Amino acid sequence: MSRLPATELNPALLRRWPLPQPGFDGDKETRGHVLVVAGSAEMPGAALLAAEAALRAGAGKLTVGTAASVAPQLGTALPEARVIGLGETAAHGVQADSARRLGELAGKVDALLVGPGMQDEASCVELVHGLLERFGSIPILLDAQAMCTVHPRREPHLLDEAVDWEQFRFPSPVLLTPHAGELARLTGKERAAIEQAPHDAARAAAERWNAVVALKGATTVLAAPDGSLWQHQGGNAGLAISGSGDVLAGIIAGLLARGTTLEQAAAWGVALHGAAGEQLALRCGPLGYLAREIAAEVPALLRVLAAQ
Ligand SMILES: NC(=O)C1=CN([C@@H]2O[C@H](COP(=O)(O)OP(=O)(O)OC[C@H]3O[C@@H](n4cnc5c(N)ncnc54)[C@H](OP(=O)(O)O)[C@@H]3O)[C@@H](O)[C@H]2O)[C@@H](O)CC1
Ligand SMILES: Nc1ncnc2c1ncn2[C@@H]1O[C@H](COP(=O)(O)OP(=O)(O)O)[C@@H](O)[C@H]1O
Repeated sequence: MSRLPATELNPALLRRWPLPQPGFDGDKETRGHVLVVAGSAEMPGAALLAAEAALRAGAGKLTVGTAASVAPQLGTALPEARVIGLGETAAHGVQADSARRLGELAGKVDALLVGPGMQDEASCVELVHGLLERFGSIPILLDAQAMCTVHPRREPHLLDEAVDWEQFRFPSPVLLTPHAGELARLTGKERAAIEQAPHDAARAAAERWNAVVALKGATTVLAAPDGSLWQHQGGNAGLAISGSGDVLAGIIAGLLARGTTLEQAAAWGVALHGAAGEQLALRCGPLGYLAREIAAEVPALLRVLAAQ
């Protein structure tokens, strides 16, 4: 197995890559406003997990766009958020034309996360394209279903049929957070092939799509479009649970809103998520802690990782 050289993401490296810190007199705007577009009638919890994690990573302000039928419950569960109920598809996912409604926030938000718990691939892909047009000047993280933007499963009937998906590239880099199964789906490769050579797979995806790619797993590999590679070994198997990736995406989005680069947010996010898993394993045991418990570990870990 060939292995490309990758820089180890450890506390010493993170300390040399410090997060932007607000001044003592800074208000919530100075720590950034995150827009999370996530959730559906069947998976409202993904929006909750990601959105709360963005605040736990230190973002100052949060708006969530989600399926209208679950918006009131989400607002009650997360009173810190402004929640916008968006029109629903027949399958109770978010409608594609919601990009217009959300576009009213362009210029007011500092980072955008799209994808956790979203359904209905065709409308999700069209929604993401609409959001990319309107929010192109801020850092964007595409997770879960929203990553189908690079290669939809079916030809979405509402999309421009002239798009050549084999040639698709983002006009400016976005951040993608696939696990090996998702990257397999997006590239048409076997999952086993990606797991056998994750460094090659992450770098190829980053170069091909003009994206920063965090290929998640027991070892997470981070690749930038310029060929830079990092890897993180940490956390534990307890992190392999439903909703854990939604929390990671939210942490990264919160860091992006604070003014980090895509690479820095991904590096810190992966390290914080792994360290949170280690804390929970120590306190609760190696298996059986919940995704919803991960984000609460982050504020203290931000201090610990910065000081180590
Ligand atoms: N489902 C739930 O109850 C809950 C889900 N939640 C949230 O929903 C989101 C989706 O999560 P998930 O768990 O539904 O999809 P997951 O397995 O990540 O697959 C995603 C993609 O990867 C692909 N793929 C996977 N393995 C593969 C392989 N071996 N080889 C090839 N492809 C493979 C797979 O392709 P498919 O098999 O459909 O062709 C699919 O396209 C996420 O945000 C999660 O946190 C939460 O709200 C909690 C409850
Ligand atoms: N054995 C492991 N050790 C450390 N981290 C792991 C391990 N297995 C999974 N993880 C991490 O847990 C997270 C799982 O995310 P994901 O598969 O997207 O979950 P979901 O889609 O259900 O939210 C990823 O960040 C991954 O790196």
